[in-house]
Order: sequence, then structure tokens, then C-alpha cells
Amino acid sequence: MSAQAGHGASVHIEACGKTFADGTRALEPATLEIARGETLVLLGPSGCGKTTMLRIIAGLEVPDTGGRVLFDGKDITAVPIERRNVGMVFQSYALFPNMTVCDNIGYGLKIRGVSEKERAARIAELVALTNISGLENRRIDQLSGGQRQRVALARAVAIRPGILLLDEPLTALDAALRDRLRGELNRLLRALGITTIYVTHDQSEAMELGDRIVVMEKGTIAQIGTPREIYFTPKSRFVAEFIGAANIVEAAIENGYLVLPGGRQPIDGDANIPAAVAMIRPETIRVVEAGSAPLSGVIDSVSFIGDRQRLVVRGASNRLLTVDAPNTVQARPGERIGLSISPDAVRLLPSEN
Ligand SMILES: Nc1ncnc2c1ncn2[C@@H]1O[C@H](COP(=O)(O)OP(=O)(O)OP(=O)(O)O)[C@@H](O)[C@H]1O
Repeated sequence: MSAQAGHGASVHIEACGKTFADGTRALEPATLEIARGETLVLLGPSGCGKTTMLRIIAGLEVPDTGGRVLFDGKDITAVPIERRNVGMVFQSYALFPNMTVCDNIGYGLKIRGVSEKERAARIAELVALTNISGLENRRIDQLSGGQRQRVALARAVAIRPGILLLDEPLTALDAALRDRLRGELNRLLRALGITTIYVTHDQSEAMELGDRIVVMEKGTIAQIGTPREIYFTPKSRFVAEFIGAANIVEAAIENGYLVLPGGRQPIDGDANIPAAVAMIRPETIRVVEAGSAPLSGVIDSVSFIGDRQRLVVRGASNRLLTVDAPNTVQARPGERIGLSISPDAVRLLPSEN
């Protein structure tokens, strides 16, 4: 494993936009730094330009005039994919179905003229790292989906790329397997220390894997930050609603108070934003006795999720708030409850058009 570590290259994307031949503007000019060894996740809804950005980094797509891609400070915009030293894994496996696991993993090494002995050693190391021991001599068409994705990963990193590009690699797998592989992938990426750019539309995948997340919206970068920054301090309603559950409340602000459906809520920070909406995460709202609480409402529905329960609470004027309560709280539809929100849990966001 140690022989694999520390191969990451830094990536600098400068003013890279993309307009396709048919006039589709897939990506507005974007500038982005990715540090050596960092895992950066490109997250966003379908069609927002994630894959296009990844393909520009890979060398599969040329950016519009003026855009540049630099690896370790060197301009490689005109360098073809096979000379960029990148490893790639896609949602569809793109493995050679009739070849064995070992031959697939060693393919890139073989065409680069790596000796058989060295190849065997590297393959053995990767078979262990990706948990596919015992399958070395199976053909790809004799493997499960999860096993195939492990082989695809092993093959992508076998050539010791400076940059690993992953496009929705877990999307085709069922939920339980996806969760397990996500954890394994996380450990693998940390162990290898390769700079990784990971495309997904799944916010929990993005939060678990990313050192930083780039949230994309309609071909533009909506926000870049660590998973915690994106979750706790989203800059816009779009980001707040894309990552995690969010109560978005359009409410008046009066003298440092937010006027909420069931009462008045003190808020921190600049309460003089002229037009704003408030975001409150469901797990930051506490259920308390109805009597003394500044906010109250009637439970509309209760969904038991296991580790917690999600309540929908109807306040005055029929506005609904989602509340994630501990699974030990007794809550029944129709009951009146009090709610307590810490002022710093209310985030004001600019209201959008
Ligand atoms: N070769 C192409 N020619 C024309 N338009 C394209 C081409 N490739 C992609 N697009 C368009 O560019 C936009 C961005 O596509 P892209 O594949 O980057 O999105 P994405 O965020 O990766 O979406 P998904 O999650 O669905 O893969 C989309 O509107 C898409 O239809």
C-alpha cells in the first residue's frame, strides 16, 4: 500500500465552460482548485453539468475557448486523455467481460510494458485492497455488480494515476451494497492518497466521501465547501434543499425575531436582511412541553425511521414544519406540542426571485 501512496496531482480548472455543437450550454465558465490528494465531489441534479466538468478534466471534452486545465501547474488542456495519467470509473463497468479479474486489473500495466513479475505484485496488492480475494481467476461475466465495481476501481488505480475520476460508480448497485461499498471506497481513497474527483447526484454519498463538495446548479457552481459548511451554512435555498432536509420558512423578521407559524423565534446574526427566507434543519428543533414554549403546533403525522422519528407539525395558518425527534419521544398525531429552536440554528437565506 505504501508504494501506492502520495501519487496525487493538483488540478486547476480555469474558466472552463462548455457549449456543445448543438448550442447546449452545459457549463458556464468555472474556476476550481483541487489540492493534491483531495477528494472533491461534484454534486447536483441531473443535467447540471457534472459529467461535462469531469470529462473536461479527463480530456474527453475540450473546454470552450479560453478555458484551461492544469495538472501540478502544467497546462494540459491540449494533452490527450491517454497522456494525462488519469484513472476512470463509470457507472457502467466498461470492463472486458471475457477476461479474468487479474487480466482486467493488469490491462493498463501490460500495455504500458510493466514486467509480469511487477504486474503480479501490483495486482495482488489491489486484490487485497479492494476485497476481491478468491475471485482473481473468474471472468467478469461471472461476478456480481458490486464485485465488478471493485474490479473497475482496482483497474483504474493500478496504473497509479495522479488523478482518479469517478462518475456515479455506485449508482447501479442496490442500496445496501452501495452503502457498504461507499465505506470501503472512502477507506481506499484515503489509503491511496490519489487526488479524486467524484460525480454523484446522491447527497449522502457526497457528504461521506468528499473533503469538499461542489454543488452545481444549471451549469454553474452554486457553492463550494466542506460537507459541514454546505450542510450548516448553505448560501442559497437551492443548496439548502439539495443537501439534507430543510424547513424553508418565508416569514417576516421583526426586531430580531422571526415570525413563525406557531409563534416568534429569536434569531442570531443580521436580522435586517430586507428580503429573506429562513432555513431550519429538522434535527435542530426540540420537542418540549406545549405550555411554556414560545412556539407550538399540532402533530400532523409521525414517521418512525428507526434511529429517529420525523414529525410534521402544523402551526398557526396551517404552515408545516418538519421536526426530527429522538425515537424515545412519545408523539401522536393530533397532539399539541411545544417546539424549541436555538437562535443560531436559524439560517437566513436570500429569497430567490
Ligand atoms: N454531446 C452533447 N451534446 C449536446 N448536449 C450535451 C452533450 N452532452 C451533454 N449535453 C447536455 O449538457 C448538459 C449537462 O450534461 P451533463 O452530462 O454534464 O450533466 P450531469 O450533471 O452529469 O447529469 P447526469 O447526472 O444526468 O449525468 C445536459 O443538458 C446535457 O443534455
